[in-house]
Amino acid sequence: MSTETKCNPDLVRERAKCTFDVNELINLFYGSEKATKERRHFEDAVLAVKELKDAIPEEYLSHKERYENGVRKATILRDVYRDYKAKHNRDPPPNQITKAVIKDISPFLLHNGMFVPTIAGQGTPEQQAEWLPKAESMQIIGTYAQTELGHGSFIRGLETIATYDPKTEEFVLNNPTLTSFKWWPGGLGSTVNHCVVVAQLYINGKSHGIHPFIAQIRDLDTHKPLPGVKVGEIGPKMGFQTANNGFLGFDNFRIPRKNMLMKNAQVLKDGTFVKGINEKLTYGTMVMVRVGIVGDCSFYAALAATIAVRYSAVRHQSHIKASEPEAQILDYLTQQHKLFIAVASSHVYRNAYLWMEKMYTNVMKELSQDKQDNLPELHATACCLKAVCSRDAGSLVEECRLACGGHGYMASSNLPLTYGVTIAAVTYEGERTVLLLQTARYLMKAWMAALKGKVLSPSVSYLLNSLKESKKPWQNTPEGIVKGFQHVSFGKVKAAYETIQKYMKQGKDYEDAWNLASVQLVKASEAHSRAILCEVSWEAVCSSSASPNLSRVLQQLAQLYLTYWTLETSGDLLLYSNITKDDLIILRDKYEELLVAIRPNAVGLVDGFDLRDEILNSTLGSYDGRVYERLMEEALKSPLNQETVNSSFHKYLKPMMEKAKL
Ligand SMILES: CCCCCCCCCCCCCCCCCCC/C=C/C(=O)SCCNC(=O)CCNC(=O)[C@H](O)C(C)(C)COP(=O)(O)OP(=O)(O)OC[C@H]1O[C@@H](n2cnc3c(N)ncnc32)[C@H](O)[C@@H]1OP(=O)(O)O
Ligand SMILES: Cc1cc2nc3c(=O)[nH]c(=O)nc-3n(C[C@H](O)[C@H](O)[C@H](O)COP(=O)(O)OP(=O)(O)OC[C@H]3O[C@@H](n4cnc5c(N)ncnc54)[C@H](O)[C@@H]3O)c2cc1C
Repeated sequence: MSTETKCNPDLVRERAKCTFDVNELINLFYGSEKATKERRHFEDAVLAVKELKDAIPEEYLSHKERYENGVRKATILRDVYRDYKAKHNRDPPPNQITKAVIKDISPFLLHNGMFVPTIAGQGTPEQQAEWLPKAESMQIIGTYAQTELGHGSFIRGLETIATYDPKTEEFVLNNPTLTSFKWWPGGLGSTVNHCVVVAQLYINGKSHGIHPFIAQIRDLDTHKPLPGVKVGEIGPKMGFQTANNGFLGFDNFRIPRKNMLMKNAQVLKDGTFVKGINEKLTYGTMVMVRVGIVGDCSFYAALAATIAVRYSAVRHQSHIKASEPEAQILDYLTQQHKLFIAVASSHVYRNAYLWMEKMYTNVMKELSQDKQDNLPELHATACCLKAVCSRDAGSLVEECRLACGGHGYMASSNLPLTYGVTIAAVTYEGERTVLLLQTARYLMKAWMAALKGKVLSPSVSYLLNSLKESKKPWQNTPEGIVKGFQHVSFGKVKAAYETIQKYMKQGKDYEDAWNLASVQLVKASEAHSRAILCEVSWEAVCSSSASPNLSRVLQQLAQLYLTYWTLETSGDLLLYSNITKDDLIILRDKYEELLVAIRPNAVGLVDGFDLRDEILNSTLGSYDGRVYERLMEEALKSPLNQETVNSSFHKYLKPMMEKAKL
């Protein structure tokens, strides 16, 4: 029997309506037919491992059990990765199968995501040769320990100290205050035995700024903390329950000189400090991860959209017309308004990620040739896109959850957990406002350069164009809308700059003027991000190799994104571009037409994300649409349903009822 025949009939009908080839979309989204095949093949291999299946849903486990189960599965998954690599002589293809296995966040996330990359990016060739083979083969397990109780955003303010002792050629690590304790690093709680510790370097009483050091913190055999190390777990959070975030403090803990990662700056045996060409290169791993987070946002938006769109096709409630049967809730335009922007945004973030990945790769290549000219642009762009995409993706996931009504509130929908994980990215790897203010610094510099008529980097060159060109009449085309967002960014950058100047003319120094203008500065960075997202995604769609049928739908999605944000930020456009009220009315109508045009393809579009049921892990979103059956099946797994009468009846309820009779 084919999968289709077992499917909910609404979903069968939806799929029959689709006007494009879903497989073509899948291949385009993931790069090629070969990439799809390899990814699916790897996912199959992982899912074939029986031990990776959970007996009961994670939510019924205690905090401790959940962690232990997470570690168990992470180690099995690690074996599958290793075997694949041995067999195919290459890493497994990019995939999201960890989501199907760990469900929440892997206790190895920081090992793979930041510990290994920091050694690779910040270590000398000798250090890489020493640590990388051990780390990559999991002989050692590590994390990235930067944030402290007292400081996360302002990393120059970190208080962990590494004092160089030239007599023994060692660094002495200390956490002199409570606020200096490391707090947050994933895996630190009970999993890792090593970490990259970011600490203030002191030589002969002189501070030399923050640098990364490798410290072994637990014994490799017993896993006990080494003498001088105080380490533990920080407790339950809004999400990330299996990430095993921890705390760490050192008391005169010695590590050899070679444990300072010295690709950028060095400490020689005699204690001579050799400065790197740019001290901000020490922050390199964070830049890489910020780029990666834009890709993650695409995944989380796709996951939530798949669940909510499929559910909305299956769910019937109320009537659009009294004479007709109860409508699929997906037929309500308000529902389409809530959901289609998540589908469209996933594509936008994916294209933005691919664009950023190229920028990142180019800059890394240039840095390897000691060229740093494009590093500020990379940093500024990664900061603002990470900040805007993560916040937007969090809101989209929550909107998808709300769009599923009461059932969206069930843990088994997987939308609450997905929200907790998605929204965390607004804070980690650089808090949103703080990162937007980093971009604003860059925008202010670019603006000053534009005023002097200098050539600007590609991502901000529109500032110069907007300055030179007089504003042209508004055009209600995608290209016209992209230009409009650039005008908004231009206007906000200019206004923020002039506000700083105004305060300075009133006698304020630059820093105070900056703070007083910072709400505007943040908004300017947001507008700059929106202009990039619109431009990059529209260009990607226009240059795509898709067939005419698919291309039409992808253009509709991209136009939906542009139009949605035009309407959402119409006040800004009225203020800073030549858009008129009439243009906005035309766009409002166009937006509604786009919703209606996308509607028949809604299920096909989410099928095009190719997220299998095990990854969705949702009663509401599975391919076959057996929503109500799954909700009941999952409910029956509750431990409270494994007994007819719970002991609390005899202990509390009955005595209460009996007392009440007296
Ligand atoms: C093959 C291609 C691959 C491509 C990409 C692949 C992507 C792979 C993806 C992997 C993803 C995996 C995901 C797995 C990991 C997930 C991790 C989740 C767990 C979370 C971990 C964490 O949170 S770790 C801790 C993160 N912490 C932060 O982010 C702290 C934020 N704060 C800061 O970064 C800084 O303090 C600051 C930037 C806010 C300020 O720093 P500082 O005070 O030193 O600077 P100033 O403000 O004075 O600015 C001075 C000057 O420096 C410039 N600058 C600052 N930072 C950088 C930088 N990183 N690079 C370059 N330049 C920088 C700044 O702009 C200023 O310049 P001026 O010219 O003076 O204006
Ligand atoms: C789930 C999760 C996982 C994490 N994993 C790790 C990890 O593995 N390793 C690690 O080292 N860290 C990790 N972190 C820590 C994370 O990187 C920090 O929490 C993050 O960088 C924000 O710093 P903060 O907590 O100091 O926030 P704060 O800076 O205290 O932010 C609080 C408020 O102050 C505002 N603020 C702060 N500075 C400024 C400013 N200059 N201008 C304007 N407003 C400002 C912020 O906008 C925010 O509203 C993790 C955090 C989370 C939530």
